[in-house]
Amino acid sequence: MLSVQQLTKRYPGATSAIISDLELHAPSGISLSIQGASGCGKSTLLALLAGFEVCDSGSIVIANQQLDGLSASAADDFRKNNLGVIFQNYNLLECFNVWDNVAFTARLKGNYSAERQQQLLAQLGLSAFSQAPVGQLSGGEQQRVAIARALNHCPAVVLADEPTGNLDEQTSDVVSDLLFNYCHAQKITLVVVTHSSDVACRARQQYALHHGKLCAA
Ligand SMILES: Nc1ncnc2c1ncn2[C@@H]1O[C@H](COP(=O)(O)OP(=O)(O)OP(=O)(O)O)[C@@H](O)[C@H]1O
Repeated sequence: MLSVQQLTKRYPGATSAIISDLELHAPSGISLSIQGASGCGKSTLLALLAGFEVCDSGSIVIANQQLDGLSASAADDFRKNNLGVIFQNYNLLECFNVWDNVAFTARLKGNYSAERQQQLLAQLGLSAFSQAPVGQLSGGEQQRVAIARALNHCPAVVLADEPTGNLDEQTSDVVSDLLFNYCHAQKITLVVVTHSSDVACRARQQYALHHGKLCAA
């Protein structure tokens, strides 16, 4: 269950709130997409859901855990155990190869399985790169590594910021199918921020963010 009530966030110095009394309620295991104009606050909303940003008011409950008001270390623990995050700029660990980047979340959570990871890399077309330093990969390949890392520890919820933003149309289709099907099969709640209507329409619930609130897209 993902439940967001009256969520409000205004950045210091900004004249108005970027997220304003936002409501979002979704059962577990469902997929949601969020579209909206550039700068309307989509990444901010994901950062609030991930506990990277602190809201000014409102409440966020994910996987039975009240997120607002958590200390930084409790938010770290929550993310480690419950969340997979696909960042817009990947946030890969440059000093590690593909295998160790993908293993990172599962090792941290304590549920690392080489067999599961091998299957995931194969599904994402990354097997041939597993020993490559991530810095030597193309943007699209790095994006797929970021997706594998977000799925590898079997999180309850995956938050994905433009997960296909750097992929060509054909690869975007393949990767979107994998992400949505994988999350559906594993009963993972998937929240995808995207500018692509092709990606957005794969989600069970489709929203647009406008003036700080979500409306049906
Ligand atoms: N840490 C921050 N401090 C102050 N302002 C910020 C911060 N992060 C984002 N903003 C501002 O908040 C607004 C929303 O940014 P955000 O990245 O959430 O938009 P977005 O909808 O994800 O945009 P895009 O589609 O271009 O990625 C922008 O005007 C941005 O400059």
